[in-house]
Amino acid sequence: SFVTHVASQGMANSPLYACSRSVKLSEFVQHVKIMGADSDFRFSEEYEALKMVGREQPSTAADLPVNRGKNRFTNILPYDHSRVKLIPVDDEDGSDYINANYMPGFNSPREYIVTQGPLPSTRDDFWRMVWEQNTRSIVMLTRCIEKGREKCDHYWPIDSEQTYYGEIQVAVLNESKYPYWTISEFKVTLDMESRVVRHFHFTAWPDFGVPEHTQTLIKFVRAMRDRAQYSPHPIIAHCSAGVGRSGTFIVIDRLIQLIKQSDTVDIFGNVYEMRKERVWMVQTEQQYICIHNSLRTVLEGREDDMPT
Ligand SMILES: CNC(=O)[C@H](Cc1ccc(NS(=O)(=O)O)cc1)NC(=O)[C@H](Cc1ccc(O)cc1)NC(=O)OC(C)(C)C
Repeated sequence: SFVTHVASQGMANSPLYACSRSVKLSEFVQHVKIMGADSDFRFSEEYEALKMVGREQPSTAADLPVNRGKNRFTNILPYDHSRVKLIPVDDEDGSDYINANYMPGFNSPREYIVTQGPLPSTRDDFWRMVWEQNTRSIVMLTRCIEKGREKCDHYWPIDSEQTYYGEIQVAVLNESKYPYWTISEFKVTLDMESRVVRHFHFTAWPDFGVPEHTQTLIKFVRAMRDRAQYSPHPIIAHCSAGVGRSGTFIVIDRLIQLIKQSDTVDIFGNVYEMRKERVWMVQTEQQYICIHNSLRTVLEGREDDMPT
């Protein structure tokens, strides 16, 4: 197997092996079977090797007293080096801070911005970030309330009434509901300039878990990518903490584009690279396995086997 080969070649301790593990697409289905054998033993081993990646990096801005209340969770703080900075407001301390990091994608080094689900107290900052970063697509991977707990503020208008978030006005232009997601278009206005921002809201992804069918997630990724195409402006992706579901979604989006141009894939290396930018990207082993199963579904041509 791949793992046996690595061990036999003494590669397991090489620095390169520590951050990349390429697999030929022609061997990927067999690779997934080997990784899943013995109760996912090799998946567990590989996912464990990611545990400390990036963790030595500082998050000093997030820890400033003025910013602490802007973090939804105490243990999900953005690294300083990759954090998104808002245009400061006058001399207001902490006014450049938002819990968000730039994330590399298939097309560019800052293709995405990954952020937490806005809090009531940070929803205006969220819209400032949308405007300042010229974002035209927002991907939301959580419901606002899950199992009775608030996971994300309802940061957009409840109805078609135009609503102010700070100085930014948002109005819902249209909304298309599907079984597992909703796609809306918002008109976002500041001063005399208006833009259309698409909102892709996936509503069937349990926190810390995975969607019931990989096909559903793959179709959602394609629905987003078909509309977003390649935009020079960052796609904002968020869930509740902005690490587990957001990380899983981004890896699948990257892989679906990669396999059109490459005959090898390195999922470990993708997650490794993303964890250097934000903590816990792909937060559970099941999500790591879901990425593999999603790519396997695509490679085996089984995307249409289940209803969306
Ligand atoms: C396992 N749960 C967590 O780590 C969540 C943060 C989190 C991460 C990922 C996700 N899933 S998601 O990224 O897909 O939205 C949800 C929530 N953190 C909290 O609940 C932390 C506690 C915690 C848990 C685990 C840990 O190692 C350290 C501290 N609690 C916490 O921040 O409490 C507040 C909200 C009252 C300030």
